[in-house]
Amino acid sequence: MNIAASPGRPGSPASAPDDAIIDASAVDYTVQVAGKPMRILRGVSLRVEAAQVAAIIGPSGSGKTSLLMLLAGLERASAGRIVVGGTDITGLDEDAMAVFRRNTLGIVFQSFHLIPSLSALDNVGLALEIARPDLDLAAVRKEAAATLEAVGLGGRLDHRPGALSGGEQQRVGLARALVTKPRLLLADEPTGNLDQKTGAAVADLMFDLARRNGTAMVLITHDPALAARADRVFTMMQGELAETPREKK
Ligand SMILES: Nc1ncnc2c1ncn2[C@@H]1O[C@H](COP(=O)(O)OP(=O)(O)OP(=O)(O)O)[C@@H](O)[C@H]1O
Repeated sequence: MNIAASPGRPGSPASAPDDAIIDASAVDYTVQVAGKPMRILRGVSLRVEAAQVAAIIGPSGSGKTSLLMLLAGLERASAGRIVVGGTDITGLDEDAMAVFRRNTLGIVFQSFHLIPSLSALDNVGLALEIARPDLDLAAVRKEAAATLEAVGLGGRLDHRPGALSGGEQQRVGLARALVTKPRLLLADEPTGNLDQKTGAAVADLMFDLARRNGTAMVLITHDPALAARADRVFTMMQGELAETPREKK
């Protein structure tokens, strides 16, 4: 199935190849812990071009997930500027932020966050329905089924998450994140809960679908093999982000 051939994204003109999908500069993130400020991100700058894959590695607690939450507009930067898909999200109110997320992003977490009472088809369909209120139910179901088929779950459409394996649930999560053909996929250890073989299969699907749709990815991972597949690798250390030079192949 060619996902790129099915319904496109509304209101999002194709971006030039050298367009930045993420342009974050001098971002600080400080939280209050027991009444004291704790500076989690320190002057983080990150630029990712359209359709590029960036991996973020680094020790536990260094601030990787915090950065992803800021890029997704799920937390607010304390200082600095974050532009995603041409929108400066630092100044958006909650409603505008919800619209931004709906139109621009797909998000995959380590734990799958599927809705337990809904079938695989409805979990994926719901995401598309919310993002594309212009589509009728038949179109939503058709596209959701096609996306599940693309991740190898064409035979599991009516299964609820509880009746799926971990790898299958993560593939539903991936289908849900990609069914809207987002310009940017943010993934937080998407294979972290899976065994090596299943994780590698999910990673293959993620790269394959993202490349087919021209989706850029920011990928947090502890898995060196996954990071090695990215176009660029960044390391987070105590709240500071630096690009890691790649070894020449
Ligand atoms: N809202 C918050 N309140 C207090 N501390 C926080 C908050 N959010 C994050 N932290 C702390 O900030 C640090 C960075 O957390 P973060 O989850 O971003 O790290 P990480 O690099 O993703 O770690 P891991 O690889 O273990 O997932 C941690 O010490 C965490 O406890």
